[in-house]
Amino acid sequence: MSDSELRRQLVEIGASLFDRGFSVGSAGNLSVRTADGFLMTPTNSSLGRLSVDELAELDHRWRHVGGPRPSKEVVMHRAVYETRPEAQAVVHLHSTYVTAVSCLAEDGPTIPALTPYFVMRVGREVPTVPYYRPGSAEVDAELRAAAAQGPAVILANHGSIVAGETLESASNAAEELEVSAQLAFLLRDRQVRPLTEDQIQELLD
Ligand SMILES: O=C(O)[C@@H](O)C(=O)COP(=O)(O)O
Ligand SMILES: [Zn+2]
Repeated sequence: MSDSELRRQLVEIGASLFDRGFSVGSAGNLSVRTADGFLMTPTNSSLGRLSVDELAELDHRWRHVGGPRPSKEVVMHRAVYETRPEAQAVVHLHSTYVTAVSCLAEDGPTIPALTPYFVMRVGREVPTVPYYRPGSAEVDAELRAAAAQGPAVILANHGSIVAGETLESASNAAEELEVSAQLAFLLRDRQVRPLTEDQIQELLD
């Protein structure tokens, strides 16, 4: 995709996520890999009101080279791209149910593999990294270790960060993660039938 197509897609997907309530206010940020480096949403911008001419430009070494100041989460996005070489885009959201899950005081996986689409788009399990202040560089090592396990990571008391081979697939996976977190809450007092190990494996093969 050309630089202008990537800009247009970033604006469109940001607006779509915002319009459907996956992000509110100025929460969340998006980035996409380009021929020259990366395009990223500006800090303090709303995903619902991005402009193709007002996106932060970073070079391959993540230096800010054009446009407005990038999101404060450059370290998080960079950690995900550098851990997952197939990643062409990264989506960070504070979507409601994932953020609710991120606040649970439970050890281990919090979103069970209940549906095939979850396994296919997100993976069998979503690791959680401990809480760090937004924008903190200290999340780097733990996020790299978690991102090595799969394309989606929950950030404790914060939200999610999801990688994809395109911005559309990263956004689709982030949406699937949100709906799966919603299911986990809907079913929390019920006996559930998670997919079996064989069923999961068949989807991952
Ligand atoms: O939670 C935060 O403060 C950030 O992670 C965030 O979502 C928005 O920060 P900016 O992208 O710098 O606006
Ligand atoms: Zn955030």
